Order: sequence, then structure tokens, then C-alpha cells
Amino acid sequence: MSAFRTLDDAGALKGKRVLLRVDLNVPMEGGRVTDATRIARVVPTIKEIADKGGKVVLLAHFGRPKGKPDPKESLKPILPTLSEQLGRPVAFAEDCVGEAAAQAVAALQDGDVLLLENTRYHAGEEKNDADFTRALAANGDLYVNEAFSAAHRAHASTEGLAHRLPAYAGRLMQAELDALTQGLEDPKRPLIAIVGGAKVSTKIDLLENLVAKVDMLVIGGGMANTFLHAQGKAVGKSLCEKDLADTARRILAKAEAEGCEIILPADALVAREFKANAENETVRVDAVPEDAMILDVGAASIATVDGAIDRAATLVWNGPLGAFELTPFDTGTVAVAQHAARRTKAGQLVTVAGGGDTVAALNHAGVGEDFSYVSTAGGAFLEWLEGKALPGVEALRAKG
Ligand SMILES: Nc1ncnc2c1ncn2[C@@H]1O[C@H](COP(=O)(O)OP(=O)(O)OP(=O)(O)O)[C@@H](O)[C@H]1O
Ligand SMILES: O=C(O)[C@H](O)COP(=O)(O)O
Repeated sequence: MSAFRTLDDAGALKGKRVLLRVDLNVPMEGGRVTDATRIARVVPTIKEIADKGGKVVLLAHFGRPKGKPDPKESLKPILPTLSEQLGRPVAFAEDCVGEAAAQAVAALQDGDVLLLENTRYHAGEEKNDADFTRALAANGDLYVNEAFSAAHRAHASTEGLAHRLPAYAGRLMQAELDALTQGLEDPKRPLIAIVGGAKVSTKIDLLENLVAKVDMLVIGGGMANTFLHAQGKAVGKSLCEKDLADTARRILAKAEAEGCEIILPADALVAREFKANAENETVRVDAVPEDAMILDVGAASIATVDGAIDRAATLVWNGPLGAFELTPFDTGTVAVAQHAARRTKAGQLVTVAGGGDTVAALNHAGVGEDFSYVSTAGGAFLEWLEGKALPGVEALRAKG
């Protein structure tokens, strides 16, 4: 039995306004969705509620607009893909609270679907502010949380609402927790983690606990640059959070104390422009030119990571090893993803990966279907792996 209430416990939904928190923080380029995995994974729940006669009111964030409206972080460009995936029209309201939201919700017929604008357009969202939560709750009779990938945030729409309305876990939330528990509660060892990507400041702290849980930790992507800088290497114009050098050094020391092998890139593909097919060269990480930036790991690093994967029985992965959206800086991520997929198919490795861009990268490498489990969650998945309680999940449990 589930530890919290699910849609099965929600009773009749006909005519009910269901505030459904989903994660639509999907990769976009030129105003178009480039990977629809997160959308596709919530479609069955939206359909289920709509088919039962519920009025589906979707709540979601996009990007990090810092508490005020920013057209660059609007959810509106996601509507066509959402509606296409659902196979039915989706209405849109320019605000998630106030008059615009109230009118759009009042216009819903049973079975209709409405998307409200980015919850992070309001400072109250990230502050989990009581008045803002109340304003969101005004548009719903019940709350369903389907956003496992945002459950590590104690925000109004991911946590606060569960205390204001009858609250239930959505199908995807349930499935993610079940799959991660099954696959990783007692993982086969050696256990290797790959952490890359660009969200350095919000993920670096996770590594401190992670080194106590995993046998090997590969650090790639933008995250690696901060560690290379902490080791005294010049990283030129690379994405690097220099003020986190002390944190990086602390993590390296803890890894050593815990017996966790840290694998950092030894070589890198560097360029002077952040664009596809920019002129590039492979250099050792202690010879990055001042005016260049690291955009991918080099061939020697790929071989090292592949070798480490060969020694592992379980792989967990969040964050691409390079700027995979731009050729040829997808080389490292694609090569390692394909290597891990081959070993998975041969029954030699259990592979669990997660994250909006990580899933897009695996699909780009053509191996999205080959991993043992692909989670929609990135940061949330890492926090879950650390053994941390996720506020969005806990708030549902408290209602159980
Ligand atoms: N060396 C690098 N320089 C700049 N950007 C990089 C580099 N390596 C990776 N990236 C970028 O990192 C981004 C993905 O990072 P991110 O941490 O958001 O991963 P994610 O899988 O989406 O996880 P989450 O779901 O937590 O957001 C990609 O857009 C990629 O281009
Ligand atoms: O993409 C994610 O990991 C989630 O949507 C959470 O986004 P955040 O890191 O901006 O809170």
C-alpha cells in the first residue's frame, strides 16, 4: 500500500477543480520544445482526471524568473506541444492567481484542461508564502502533485498547497518513487554516479552527501570546471562558480575520507564561441587557453569514464558531460551514454538517469529506451539518492 493518498483515494472527480502540479520545465530552443519527455509522462494523469469529469487546472514553473513576470520564462510556448501530446485543446491564463486565473477556471467545463502561467512569476511561490498559497488554493477543490522532479523544492505549489487542500500523489509521482526505490534502495555495487550539467550552485552541496553513498563519482559538464578551478587549474572563460571553490575542495577531501573515487576530466574540448560547430580543439585541462571555454570532455576523459563504468554494477546519472545541444560538444555525453546503454543491454549494468536535459541528451544519443530507468527528475532525484526527505513528497505523506 502506498504511504500517501493517491488518485484512487480522491473520490468522484466529476465537476471538481483539480489543481494538478506538473513539471513543464522542459528544454526549449527558439521558442519550441526540444524534448517532450516531461510532458508525455504527465499526459496519462491529465487524461485520467479529465476523463473522470474533473476540471484540470495545471500549475507549473518554468526557468527561474526570480519572482516577477518575464516573457522569456513564459509557459505559453509550451501550449502547442502540451495540446498535441494530449490530443485535446488546452486553455491558458496569463496569471496563476487573481482575476485572470479565476475567470479562466470559472469558464471550464467538466473534462476541460487549463494551464496557468508560471508560478515563479510571483515571489510568494519560492517563499512558500501563506497568502500566495491561499490565492492558488482558491482555484481548486483538491490538489494533486505530479511533479516529483520539483519535489525537492518547498514552494507554494509543490508543498504549501498540500496543507491547504485535500492532497494526493499523481500517477507519475507514485511511479517515480516506486521505480527509484526498487532500482536503488539496495543498489548492486560498485555504484558509480555521473553528475554534470550547468546547475552548479544548486547541486554542488548534494555531492557532499553523495560521496558517502557511491563508490565512484564522475564530475563533468559545468560542474567539473568549478572543481578544476578549485584544484588551481585555469579554466579560461568556462562556466565556473569560483566562489564555490572551498565547497569543491571540501567535497574532494570528504570523498577521499569516504573512499569514493573522484573522476574529473583530464582533457577537454574547448572553443571560443558558445555555438554549434564553433572552431574547437582538445587540450589538457591544465592548458585551457585564457580566451577559451570548456564545452565538452575530451577523448582521454571519455575512455576513463567508460573504463570506470566497466568496473561498476550500477550507474546513476544526472547532468550532461558537455553542452550537448551544440555539435560537436555532444561527443562526450553521447559516447558515454551509448557505452552505458550497451552494458545495460548486455545485462552487465543497471542504469538510472534523470533530469530535464539529461533525458533530452539520452534521447539525442538514441538510448532513451535502453537505460534501466529514466526519471523525469534531476536535482530531486539526486536529493532522493542522498537519502534526503523531499518536501513535496513529505507534505503528501503527512496527509496520508
Ligand atoms: N561545459 C559546459 N559549459 C556550459 N554548459 C554546459 C556544460 N556542460 C553541460 N552544460 C549544460 O548543462 C545543461 C544541463 O544542466 P542541468 O543541471 O540543468 O541538467 P538537467 O538534466 O536538466 O537536470 P535538472 O532536471 O536538475 O535541471 C545543458 O543545457 C548543457 O548545455
Ligand atoms: O528542472 C528541474 O530539475 C526542476 O524543474 C526544478 O527546477 P529548479 O532547479 O529551477 O528548482
